[in-house]
Amino acid sequence: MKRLFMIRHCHAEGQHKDSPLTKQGIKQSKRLSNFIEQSSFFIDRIITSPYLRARESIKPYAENNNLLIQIDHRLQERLLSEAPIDDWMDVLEKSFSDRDFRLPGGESSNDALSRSIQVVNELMQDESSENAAIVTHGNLLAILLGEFQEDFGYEHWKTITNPDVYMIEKSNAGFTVKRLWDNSI
Ligand SMILES: O=C(O)[C@H](O)COP(=O)(O)O
Repeated sequence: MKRLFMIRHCHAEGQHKDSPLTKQGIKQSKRLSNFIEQSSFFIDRIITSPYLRARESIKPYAENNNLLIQIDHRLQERLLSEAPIDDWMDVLEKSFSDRDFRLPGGESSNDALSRSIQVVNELMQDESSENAAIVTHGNLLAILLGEFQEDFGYEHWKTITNPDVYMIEKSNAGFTVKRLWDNSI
C-alpha cells in the first residue's frame, strides 16, 4: 500500500453503534463517493468500523466501484467511559495529554491506538493494494493521525468534520499527512 485514506463517517443520527446517517449524511456519502472518484487516487480496498454510520458512509463509493466493504472491530470508536459522563470534553482533552489515562471500563488513548494501529500496519504490508481506506470515528481518527503527525491532538480533534478525509502517504522520507476533504464540497 502506498496511500492510506483515513475517513470519518458522514453526519449521523447519534452515537449508538446502529445510528444511521441523517438525510444530510446520506447526501454527504454520495458527495464523498464523487469526491474520491474525482480525485487522482482509486481507492481499491476499504475497511470500516462495524458501526452503521461508518458502513453507510462508504457504501455509495463501494457500490459504484464494485468493492467489498470489510468490517473490522478494531476500528470502532474509542470507548471513553463505561458509564455516561457529563464532562466528556474535559476527559477527552486529558486523554490526549495523558495517553495512558483511563476511566473505569474505558480505553486510554494508547489502548485504542494499540488495537487500531494493527489494522493500519496490516494495510501497510498489503502489496496488492495501492490506495486503501479506513472509515472510522472522530476520536479514533485523531488518535491514529497522532501516529503520523506528532502534534495531532485535542485541538486538531475539534476541527475534524463529518465527513472528513485525510491521506497518509509513504515516501522515502517517511509519512506525510494531508487533509483532503473540503467542507464546501
Ligand atoms: O470523539 C468523537 O468525535 C466522538 O466519539 C464522536 O464519534 P463519531 O465520529 O462516531 O461521531
